[in-house]
Amino acid sequence: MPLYYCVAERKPCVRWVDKYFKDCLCNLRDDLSFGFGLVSLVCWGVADIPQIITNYQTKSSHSVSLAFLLTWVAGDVLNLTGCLLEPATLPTQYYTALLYTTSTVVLLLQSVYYDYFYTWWKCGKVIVNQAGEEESYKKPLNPKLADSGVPIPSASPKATPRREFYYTSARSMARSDAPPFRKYMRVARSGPSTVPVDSDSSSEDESAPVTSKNSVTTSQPRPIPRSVGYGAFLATSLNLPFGSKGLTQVVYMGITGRKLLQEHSVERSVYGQWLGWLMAAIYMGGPLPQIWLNIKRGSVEGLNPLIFVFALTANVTYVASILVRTTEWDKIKANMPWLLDAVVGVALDLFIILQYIYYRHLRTMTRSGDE
Ligand SMILES: NC(=[NH2+])NCCC[C@H](N)C(=O)O
Repeated sequence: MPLYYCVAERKPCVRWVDKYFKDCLCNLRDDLSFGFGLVSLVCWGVADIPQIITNYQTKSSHSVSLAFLLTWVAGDVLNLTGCLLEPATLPTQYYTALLYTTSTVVLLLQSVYYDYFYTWWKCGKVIVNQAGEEESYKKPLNPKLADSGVPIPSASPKATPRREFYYTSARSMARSDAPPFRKYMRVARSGPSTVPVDSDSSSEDESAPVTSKNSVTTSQPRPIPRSVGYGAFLATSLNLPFGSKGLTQVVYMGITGRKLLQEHSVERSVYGQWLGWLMAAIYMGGPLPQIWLNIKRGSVEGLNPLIFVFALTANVTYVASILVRTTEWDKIKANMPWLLDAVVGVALDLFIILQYIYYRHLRTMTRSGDE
């Protein structure tokens, strides 16, 4: 027995769509709209995968802006809740949101891992190796002759603790190829090795206390790493639904009672609208940090263009799925935040793809032409 029946068309809804998506397809328009919705769902479902693979291969994610991923995740949480509360949204919109939230959270966690934990871990290894090298460097080649050297008067460590530290580090640094403290963080954040580290004029970096080239200021308070800020932001965003077992409830409601939830209150739709507009505002600003990062690095190295090709296709089919279903102003009006965000999303995705073509091909061509 079908759960729903198309009254206008006097026929039952398509069974599997009804069963799994709680959506009723009555006519060709509905079929087309659902088809577009599915394409959008699949595209968003796979969009992040190429970048996840690229990060894995390069063991780095410095080409992806963390701010960009964070705005996506923040927008996704609002999107999910907004879809639950606003009846004008389609079931495919809700499932799409569920899918890309998951994949973007995976990409975000991977990026944080490679840019911070992996780099720290690797750098820690380098320092340990250096310490080992230093020990062997201090050992005299011929232990017997060691005693016959002219003794260097050693200053009391209490009297000049800083100077001693200075001598030690200067000596080891002079012999070492390892970047000074915090340098490796800059490389990870600001781009590939093609950008000279010292010319990196990241405004965020400028705000950090600069360690003078000639001295080591040990008494300076250490700046809080940006990762901590991101971490706190992420934790807060994720905590919102988790706080009241919300995420599990959100998923559960989506599968069983999205319709029920939407039907039972007009007030909820108002909240849905507010969440929708907030989501649109956040999403529309999302790609800007990525665009800026590409300009700052003057390169798109490490960035997989497929993420934006899929996003563009997904946004286009998303708009189509809404507009093909109905042209009734009431429905379109209620869906306005989602429509507007997807249309702006198309423009921004296109911009990033053009940036990619420019940095990858056009600039390389003009450079090789100059030579
Ligand atoms: N985590 C995601 N992939 N979120 C999707 C963001 C969708 C939004 N329309 C945009 O293109 O920016």
